[in-house]
Amino acid sequence: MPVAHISGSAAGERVLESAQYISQHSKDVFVPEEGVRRAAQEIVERMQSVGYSTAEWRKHTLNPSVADSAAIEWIFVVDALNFSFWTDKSGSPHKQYTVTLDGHAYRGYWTLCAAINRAEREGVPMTDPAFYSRMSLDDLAHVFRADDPAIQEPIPLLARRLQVLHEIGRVLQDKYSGRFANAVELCRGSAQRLVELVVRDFPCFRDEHRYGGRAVQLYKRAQILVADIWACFEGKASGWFYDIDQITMFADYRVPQALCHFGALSYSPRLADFLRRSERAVALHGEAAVAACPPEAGLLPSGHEWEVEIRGNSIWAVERIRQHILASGAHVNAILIDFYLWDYAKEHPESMRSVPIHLTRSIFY
Ligand SMILES: Nc1nc2c(c(CN[C@H]3C=C[C@H](O)[C@@H]3O)cn2[C@@H]2O[C@H](COP(=O)(O)O)[C@@H](O)[C@H]2O)c(=O)[nH]1
Repeated sequence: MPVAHISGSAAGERVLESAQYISQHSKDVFVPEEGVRRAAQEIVERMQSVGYSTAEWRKHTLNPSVADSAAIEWIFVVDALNFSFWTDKSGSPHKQYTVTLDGHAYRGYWTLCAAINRAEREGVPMTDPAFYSRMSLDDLAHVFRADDPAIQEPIPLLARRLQVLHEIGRVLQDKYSGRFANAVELCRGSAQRLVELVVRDFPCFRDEHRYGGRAVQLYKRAQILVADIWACFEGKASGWFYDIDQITMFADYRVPQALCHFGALSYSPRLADFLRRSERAVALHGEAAVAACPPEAGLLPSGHEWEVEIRGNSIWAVERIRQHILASGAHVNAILIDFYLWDYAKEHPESMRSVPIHLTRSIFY
């Protein structure tokens, strides 16, 4: 099916318009202009001092080291499963779900990459849709097993991850001869067309919600899928997209923490109080017990207006930071600002501790 017929404004424009709308109507999350200005200055200085660029992407040990079609299939599976790694054991790392590879114990998002790489080494073809579209729950539990038997906690949302693999594997075989590289080729260098194709053909990427009486699109995983391909290929060959700068920040639960740390995002007292209470309750009583509580004392349900406000304002804050950096004469896009903030949060966990994350179980981020 030709991609060109996809109608409506480009996905990235719809995400940015949604983010601006959310920010304009938010009651509990704000993008302080003074914080944005300070954050822009600090971020661009830090990025320039380390020469932050797409080259960082392949430096991550677990990311593909070669930019080829196998890397595209790896990125597709990883970003289809790139969601919900937070745990109620964060306070006690020795019990937290970890995957050890080459002697290094990975947590959070990196457990996903480590598990996929470990499986591939064991001859489990986790980037082959003919295989993963027919996996059983036991097969997947083995792929995502914690190597330390003392760790009872499985990777969150295991059954949902299996559903995602079955869905994307079936569509990829039916429509793109089993290769996501074919879908990339069809979009002829347009990042927006590729995001549109992904949210049209792969329902698990449809990160769409209702807020303030209308539909809003956040498309976090569809956009980071395109961004990871762009970064892996350093903007060349299959990673060349003439409209890559229209991709926005990826609305997850980690970058908002970094944005708050830099002062570019802030929460109302009642929201900040809720987030702290929710985090404390989950650490003390465990997720299952807290999930059974009424919303005002429990987790933040997917689609809740506070969740949408945190995610939408995070996108808008990065856009404002990007505009400030552009005005200063430097060139950077929302992807590199996002990657920088995410890496910063992971490299400075102690700085992040004072800012709570929002605890929502979702397959969207
Ligand atoms: N906004 C944004 N969200 C990102 C990423 C990544 C991984 N990308 C890196 C890999 C190669 C590139 O160089 C990127 O640096 C994962 N996530 C999200 O974070 C959360 C996991 O957090 P934790 O539980 O602490 O590991 C979860 O929602 C996951 O979906 C990103 O880059 N940006």
